[in-house]
Amino acid sequence: MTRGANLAMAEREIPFYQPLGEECALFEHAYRRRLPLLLKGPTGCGKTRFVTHMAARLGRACYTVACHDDLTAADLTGRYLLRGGDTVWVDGPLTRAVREGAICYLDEVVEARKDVTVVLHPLTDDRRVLPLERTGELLEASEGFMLVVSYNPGYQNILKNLKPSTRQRFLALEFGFPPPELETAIVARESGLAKERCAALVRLAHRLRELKEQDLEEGVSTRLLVYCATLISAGVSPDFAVRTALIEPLTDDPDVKAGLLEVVRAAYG
Ligand SMILES: Nc1ncnc2c1ncn2[C@@H]1O[C@H](COP(=O)(O)OP(=O)(O)OP(=O)(O)O)[C@@H](O)[C@H]1O
Repeated sequence: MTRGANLAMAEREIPFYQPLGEECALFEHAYRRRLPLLLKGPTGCGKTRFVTHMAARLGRACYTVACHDDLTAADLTGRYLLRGGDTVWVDGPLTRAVREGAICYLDEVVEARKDVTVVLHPLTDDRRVLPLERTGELLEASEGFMLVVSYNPGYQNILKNLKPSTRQRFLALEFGFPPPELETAIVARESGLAKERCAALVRLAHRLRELKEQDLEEGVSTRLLVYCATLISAGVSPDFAVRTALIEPLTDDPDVKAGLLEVVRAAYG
């Protein structure tokens, strides 16, 4: 295979990620030194893309779990299931990652039930073990295993916070919305829309985000900007694309919506 073909294949396999700072080098240090990583930041700002990109760069599989308030330790570790009359043990995603040496990414980890932290603790200190009570195994994490978790401090409330004894087992990286030139590059690359048109959408997003503090739980995400640009690129009128991608998903409150539309009108005249 030619060098060009090799490069083309590598690019196909590694999801595009636009670095915002030194986070890629930091991830690699953490991976090599077997340190777990916590990503903090608003929804849709690139946390998941960062993890899948780094996993591909490091040649590791990546198992992502979106945590929710019904998620139990058994959903992560595994359970006995009936298969053709036999009871067989089936590994959950965390156990698979531990056995195979893959990256396990737990999105919105604060949502998970309390018993989940119990299985994470021995995995996130120098023991790197996963006790499987049901099978009586004590699994030692394989070489390439890494645990990455994320949470959105914006949704945080007093009941749903990580305990210091959990937080202080992780290195932590803070994510935010990218600066305008980088966000423009991301939106253009992801949507295929011309750069100048993406730059105008990014400027609009900045104005909409200024409203966030007063009226919205969270500002418009990079993800929504990509959706908006994708619609425009597909031929949807910019007005309708902005309304369906940048206004309606943010709020149901008619007054807040009117405020957002005012910002759009002021920006586009
Ligand atoms: N730095 C970036 N490089 C490339 N794409 C990005 C970047 N930041 C955001 N995106 C785009 O935004 C989309 C949403 O990002 P992603 O799914 O990683 O968000 P997230 O922070 O994990 O959100 P959530 O917390 O809701 O899971 C991506 O699919 C991608 O199109």
